[in-house]
Amino acid sequence: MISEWFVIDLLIPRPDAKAHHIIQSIGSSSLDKGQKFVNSYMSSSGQKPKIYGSYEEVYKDSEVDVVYIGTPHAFHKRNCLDAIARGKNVLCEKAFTLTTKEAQEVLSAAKEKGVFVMEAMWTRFFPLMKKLQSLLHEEKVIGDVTRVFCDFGLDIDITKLPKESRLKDPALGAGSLLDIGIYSLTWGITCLEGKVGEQAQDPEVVSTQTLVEGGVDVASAMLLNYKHTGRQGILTSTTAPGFTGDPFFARIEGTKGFVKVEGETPSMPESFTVTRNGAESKKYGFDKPGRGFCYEADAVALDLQAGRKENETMPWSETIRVMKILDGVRKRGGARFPVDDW
Ligand SMILES: NC(=O)C1=CN([C@@H]2O[C@H](COP(=O)(O)OP(=O)(O)OC[C@H]3O[C@@H](n4cnc5c(N)ncnc54)[C@H](OP(=O)(O)O)[C@@H]3O)[C@@H](O)[C@H]2O)C=CC1
Ligand SMILES: O=C1OC[C@@H](O)[C@H](O)[C@H]1O
Repeated sequence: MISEWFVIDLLIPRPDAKAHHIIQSIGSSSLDKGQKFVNSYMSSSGQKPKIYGSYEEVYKDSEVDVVYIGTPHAFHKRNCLDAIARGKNVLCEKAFTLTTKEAQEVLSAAKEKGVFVMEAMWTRFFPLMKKLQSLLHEEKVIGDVTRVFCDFGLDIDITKLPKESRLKDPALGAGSLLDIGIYSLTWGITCLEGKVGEQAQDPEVVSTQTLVEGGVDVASAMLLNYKHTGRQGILTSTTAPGFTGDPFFARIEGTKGFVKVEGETPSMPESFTVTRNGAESKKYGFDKPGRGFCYEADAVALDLQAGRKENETMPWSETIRVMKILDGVRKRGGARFPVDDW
């Protein structure tokens, strides 16, 4: 699913683009599947990628500058390590790995090999997100931020999915937390903290999860408490059947007003409205090409061109910090993966 969305977006013509992306090759578990992927999503693009019936052949392809990994969470560590071993730069889907330990292994390998690696937390790259962060943290349009609420819900009844589904099998990193809770956490962190890496103190986190058979979380709730500032995040995810959703998925409160953020899902925000105490509300709307995957892809291209090994919007330290919070939530809630050492 995600590889389809990503490739479709990269192929959208953008005359004013900061980068032009060439899909040099496609790696799949079978040649036939790879061919079908190209036929379905790339046939009218004019690009003719090489198609391989394995991932290893992509890593060995000398024409490939950067490998995009769009497999289920449990394969990220292996896929990243294999690509890195061949000296490839990597953009790997969220959640970066199953555990912090796995993430540390991947990033150590990248450091040793001197390659670029980034977790594809694409929402952080949206112009909407950049504008909102600047309004909140630089212009302080709502004064001092005090609380952030964010909920990501999807109507998926995990209990009814086939046992092989990546959302149902704990060995594949099942559950709501790594799939969608990670976005609520991202909204919390980005709106409660200033520039990435500049937060004075990590938040205290308390959390709870609703589990079904196999220890799979169908709903997770996290409370972030920044004790030095008193700021709080109330961040939730659910896959409850029948969830209808509300386009307003986040509310950010400050001492002088509030902001409501809207979109199809929290991963794809479309607009936000700022209400300052006693003043008229102002809505900020943002158009984007396709779903908006070009923003993270352009950022990676510019990093590679400049010889950077990390991206400043999603640096390695941020990936580790997020993974640690996710580990903690699962350990407290009981959503255990077979790779966990607890
Ligand atoms: N940024 C975003 O908005 C989104 C991000 N994601 C993230 O993308 C990743 C993949 O999600 P999604 O696309 O839904 O995943 P899928 O279940 O659709 O799997 C993606 C591909 O991974 C390979 N794969 C799947 N299952 C297995 C398996 N059991 N063993 C080996 N290979 C397998 C297959 O590729 P093949 O057989 O061709 O090799 C498959 O087509 C996850 O990390 C998810 O969190 C997902 C959706 C949206
Ligand atoms: O990353 C994601 O965002 C959108 C959701 O539909 C999807 O399940 C998830 O993986």
